[in-house]
Amino acid sequence: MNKKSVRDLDVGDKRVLVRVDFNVPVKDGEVTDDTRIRRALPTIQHLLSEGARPALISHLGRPKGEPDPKYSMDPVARRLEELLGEPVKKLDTAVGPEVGEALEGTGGGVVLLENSRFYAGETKNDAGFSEELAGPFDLYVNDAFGAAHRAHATTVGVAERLPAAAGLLMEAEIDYLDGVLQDPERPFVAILGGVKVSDKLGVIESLLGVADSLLIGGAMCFTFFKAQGYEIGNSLVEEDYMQEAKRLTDEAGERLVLPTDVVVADAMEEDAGTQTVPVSGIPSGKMGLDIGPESVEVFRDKISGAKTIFWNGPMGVFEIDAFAKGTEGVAKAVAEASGGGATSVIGGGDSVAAVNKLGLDDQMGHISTGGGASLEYVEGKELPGVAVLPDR
Ligand SMILES: Nc1ncnc2c1ncn2[C@@H]1O[C@H](COP(=O)(O)OP(=O)(O)O)[C@@H](O)[C@H]1O
Ligand SMILES: O=C(OP(=O)(O)O)[C@H](O)COP(=O)(O)O
Repeated sequence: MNKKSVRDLDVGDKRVLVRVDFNVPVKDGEVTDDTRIRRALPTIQHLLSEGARPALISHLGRPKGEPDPKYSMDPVARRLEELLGEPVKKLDTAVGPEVGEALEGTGGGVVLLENSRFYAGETKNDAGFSEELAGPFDLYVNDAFGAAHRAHATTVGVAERLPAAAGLLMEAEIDYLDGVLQDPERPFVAILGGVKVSDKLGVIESLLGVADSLLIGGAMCFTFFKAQGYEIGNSLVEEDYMQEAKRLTDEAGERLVLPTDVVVADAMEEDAGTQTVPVSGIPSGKMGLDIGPESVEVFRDKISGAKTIFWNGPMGVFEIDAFAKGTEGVAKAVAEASGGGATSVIGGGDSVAAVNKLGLDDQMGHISTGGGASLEYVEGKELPGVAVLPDR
């Protein structure tokens, strides 16, 4: 990576604002997958060992620009403290005099600021909010690869206002993806799922330009089924994308692989009348919540022949056992192909959580902390959070 690194900065005794991606799954006040926290530790430890005074900032979930206790960073602070073995001083704010005061008071530990999306200025990359954020700091380090595709105040605005550099995780992620993408071994199979449908539908066309096959599961496939004229019941759909979905299906031909059967239910609950149906037979009133066993076999067949695999987004609502089999089947197929020598990259907070939950993480190639970010990078897009950092 040709961007300035945290290792190029003289950080001793400096107040350093570190953008991390601690957007982790949280259930009942506990972090259920701490991959993103663990992967940020090398940068934090580097800063501490050099005598810097780091304050970490991240978003968590998608609160609406105002404080929402459901998305507080408190559970993250507790887990970070356990993993780091150093005190973590969690503030209930991200800006204001408390931040400077907390930095004065740190003796070896770190400060964790409150959720950046509790402020409306964050997602708007507001100049005033960026100024406020930058105020108490001497330096800025961006280690949030998972949020590098967002042009927000904590990823772009602050980088324009402080001497800036990339963190160690950011560097490692970009270097790995560069290595894979320079000359990917073919067949290159991309697998797309998850629930961020409107975010990710836009990347499909570009992915079709890069990959030999694109397998689509998760909530994403229902927009394609509706575009083909199928009943999709109450499944998630992006009405605005229908025309585009039809065009892509026609143009991509066999390179676009959609499920042939799906698991449907009355609601997103364990015992909600689960049924497996062909995609042409989704009952009205039911929701598609996983890909079916026949689809898993079709996907497995493609995956087993691949030399490069890129996967973002679970195939179903894997958090509930009744809708986890599609994700499990695909994860096992990717693990087998990786064992057989294929290069595999699995990205995204929930996709990685799913792979960890299945205990398959050590059988995969590269576990990336970014889903949307790695997708956009694979597409060949410049990530705003990286572009803004100064070159070496
Ligand atoms: N058919 C579906 N309907 C609704 N939600 C789904 C469906 N398939 C997957 N999901 C949900 O998608 C979420 C993950 O989506 P996303 O954030 O796009 O993935 P990642 O974090 O890996 O990038 C999971 O919480 C999962 O429950
Ligand atoms: O979890 C994230 O993205 P991902 O689900 O694509 O991996 C990042 O933290 C970005 O979150 P956002 O998509 O709410 O901006």
